[in-house]
Amino acid sequence: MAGSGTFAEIIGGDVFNYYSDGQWNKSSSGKFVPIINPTSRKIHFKVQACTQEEVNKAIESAKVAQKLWAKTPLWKRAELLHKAAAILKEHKAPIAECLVKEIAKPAKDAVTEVVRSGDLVSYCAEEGVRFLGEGKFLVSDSFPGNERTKYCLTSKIPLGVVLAIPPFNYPVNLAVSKIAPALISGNSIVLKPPTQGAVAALHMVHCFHLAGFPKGLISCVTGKGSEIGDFLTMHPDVSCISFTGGDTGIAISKKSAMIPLQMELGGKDACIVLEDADLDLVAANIVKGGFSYSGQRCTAVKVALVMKSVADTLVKKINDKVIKLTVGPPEDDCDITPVVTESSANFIEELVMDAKKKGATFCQEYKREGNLIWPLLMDNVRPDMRIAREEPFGPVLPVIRINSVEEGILHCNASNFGLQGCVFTKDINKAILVSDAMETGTVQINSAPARGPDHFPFQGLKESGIGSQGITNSINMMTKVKTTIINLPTPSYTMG
Ligand SMILES: NC(=O)C1=CN([C@@H]2O[C@H](COP(=O)(O)OP(=O)(O)OC[C@H]3O[C@@H](n4cnc5c(N)ncnc54)[C@H](OP(=O)(O)O)[C@@H]3O)[C@@H](O)[C@H]2O)C=CC1
Ligand SMILES: O=C(O)[C@H](O)COP(=O)(O)O
Repeated sequence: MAGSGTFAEIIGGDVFNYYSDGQWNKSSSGKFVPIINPTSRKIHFKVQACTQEEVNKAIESAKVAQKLWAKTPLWKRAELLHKAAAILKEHKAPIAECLVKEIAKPAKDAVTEVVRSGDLVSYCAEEGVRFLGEGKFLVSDSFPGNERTKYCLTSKIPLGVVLAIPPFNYPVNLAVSKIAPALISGNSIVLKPPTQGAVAALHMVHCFHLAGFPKGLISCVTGKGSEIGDFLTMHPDVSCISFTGGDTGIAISKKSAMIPLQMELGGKDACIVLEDADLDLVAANIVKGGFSYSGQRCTAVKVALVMKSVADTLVKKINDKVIKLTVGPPEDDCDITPVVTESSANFIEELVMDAKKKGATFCQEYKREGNLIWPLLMDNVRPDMRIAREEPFGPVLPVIRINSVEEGILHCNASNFGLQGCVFTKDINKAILVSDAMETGTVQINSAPARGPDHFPFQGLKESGIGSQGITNSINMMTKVKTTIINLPTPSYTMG
């Protein structure tokens, strides 16, 4: 159970402690932040509302700890990461339970998130020893006008303190996808977990604590983003920010100092369906892509752009699957579970009502109870409807019927977002042309958008972000290049 057994020390009374300087602490603020269970809509957990002074202290310890950590052999860093990964996987049940209660993630998916996170940490340890173990050797006579008098050695060195801010929908996985590359590269880490998902994140951090990482190297400060967010992101001792979330990321990138930023933000992932597509495959992918975790994935299919000639058949096939989706509490492992907050549900409803008013065809009656919204397929959506352009982050999917592939590409590229997209066709040549034309960080051919496997590069164009995730890219981003140049008094050519 959450906060008991192995995890007993992370809670004091009924409020979960924050983690700093190698120990679990109660905030001097005397205040807590409530975590509302999306299903019951009642307070389920409480976390400490950290003060600015506590944030300062965590960053200060991280700064001190990083200096020693950077001198710790790579293989030892990897060893500790492997240990943390094993502990994380061993304790998947209580961590998954938190995900069910805090963010209403279906029970099986919650376990998958924890296991996937353990695998990510291990892979990162493996990748780090190879990738960081190699540098470059350059000689000066390869550039015009130079003799061979300079040998240049390059290596990758850490940045310092990395600030990690993940979103609510993957509070464990999108935290470790920042923590593990930061640590293997010799950085220290300060984690600001999302409020919904903070308790799962604190349990995950305890697994790193149990693995025996040095004191101060990892901290987890809790509190509302709106209260401590600016203080963290503008702190002069933060050397890198890795953020995943919504528009907040755009604001952070404008306010932060001249430090490396990794921003994975929103998306409006389009699915373009050509006339020759395998419609059963498309329907299966659209339903999985659009409705998994109730559409609360940045990579969810958020608009289907379907050639008119196949639209009737495809909409029927999709709808046959949508009506079979189970709806209810995450504990019962239902396909569709309550969305994370009441304000999210209200926003989704606004988009749905706008589409209704403007004449979209609803394949189901719109139905909502509390935060639970029944899956809804909307056909004959037009570009002037808000649902055609905005990101609902909920279980509602618009279909726009298109007359040509070009019309689909135009709609996709008119978006401010550019995260992922997908195209379905049996013609690989057409698929490549469409993929090249789509202004998105990734295009999937004959499959729904997805971030995983976690070592693949993952990046957004336009307002979907800057930088690229995926294990190797994150390690690269969390290091800088250092060169040492050996200057010879006379040119030296090999063998003579
Ligand atoms: N491209 C991608 O990989 C992904 C993108 N997203 C996008 O994220 C959005 C939904 O996630 P959501 O969690 O609601 O996103 P938010 O942007 O609201 O929050 C993300 C994180 O930022 C924190 N935060 C809030 N305000 C500040 C601030 N001023 N300074 C620093 N941190 C702050 C939040 O903390 P707190 O919870 O305490 O407010 C949370 O930890 C969607 O738009 C979705 O598309 C989501 C997942 C992946
Ligand atoms: O946060 C998200 O929504 C993800 O980065 C998507 O990950 P997934 O494609 O593995 O669900």
